[in-house]
Amino acid sequence: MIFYFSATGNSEHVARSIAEANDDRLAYIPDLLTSGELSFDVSGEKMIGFVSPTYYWGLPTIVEDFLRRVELSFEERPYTFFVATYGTKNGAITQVAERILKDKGVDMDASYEVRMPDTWTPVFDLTNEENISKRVKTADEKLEEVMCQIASRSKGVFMKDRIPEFISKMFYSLYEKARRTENLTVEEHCTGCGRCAEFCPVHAIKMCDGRPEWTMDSCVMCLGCLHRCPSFAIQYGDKTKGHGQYINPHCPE
Ligand SMILES: Cc1cc2nc3c(=O)[nH]c(=O)nc-3n(C[C@H](O)[C@H](O)[C@H](O)COP(=O)(O)O)c2cc1C
Repeated sequence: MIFYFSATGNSEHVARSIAEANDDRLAYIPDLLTSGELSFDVSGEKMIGFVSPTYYWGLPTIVEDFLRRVELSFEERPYTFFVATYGTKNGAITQVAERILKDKGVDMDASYEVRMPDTWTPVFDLTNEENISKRVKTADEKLEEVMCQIASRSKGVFMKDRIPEFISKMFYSLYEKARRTENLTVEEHCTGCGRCAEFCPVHAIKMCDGRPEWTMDSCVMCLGCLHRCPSFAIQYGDKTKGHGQYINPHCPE
């Protein structure tokens, strides 16, 4: 069983590829949190996988919330792993996930990383299609390698872009401010299609008079609304307009 979160398709592609290669099933974390389906008897499962993007060198709040709330029961624990997708450095995402699970009696057998285009467009520019294609191709090669390791039930930490937790914590503390919804704005040419509200994994957006309004002070800040807006009318600060939109090419809508 592969649990995953994804806003722009990178982690979805990784999770889907692993599930398909192992004829296993996928579970989308936002759907589980919405439905309250958080107890799983995983005794008969082939594997327990978690796939997540890295946010501020740590876990997206929605994934942390899920890991803290999920109950996994088993007689013999299936092979258990975490795959972090990321753009530059994945910090301490797997160390944090590992600890949360260990506290509830679930040990992690392996941690993997797959580097992808960086969707944090307040900083990173995703307008160069050639660069994106190259990064996606390299990611696909890395994913093949990770899938072979999973198939052979490798054990260990297979990550070169990790950062010690005590350093990562300092950067992670900035996420709290970055995820304030007041940072998001809507431009005049918004067509009011409601795609942003429909996608939002935490239901933080409501359409009011044909325009999105954020109903929470903070959200996951996954930027799914910004990257998925058909008219590119949602922005975060003054850089995102020039940095383009991105959805993993393997996961078109
Ligand atoms: C709020 C936010 C913070 C991010 N922080 C990091 C980071 O600290 N390190 C990193 O390498 N990538 C970071 N990224 C990039 C994503 O982890 C990366 O692009 C990921 O593959 C996106 O996955 P998805 O398409 O499944 O949502 C960040 C992206 C967002 C939206």
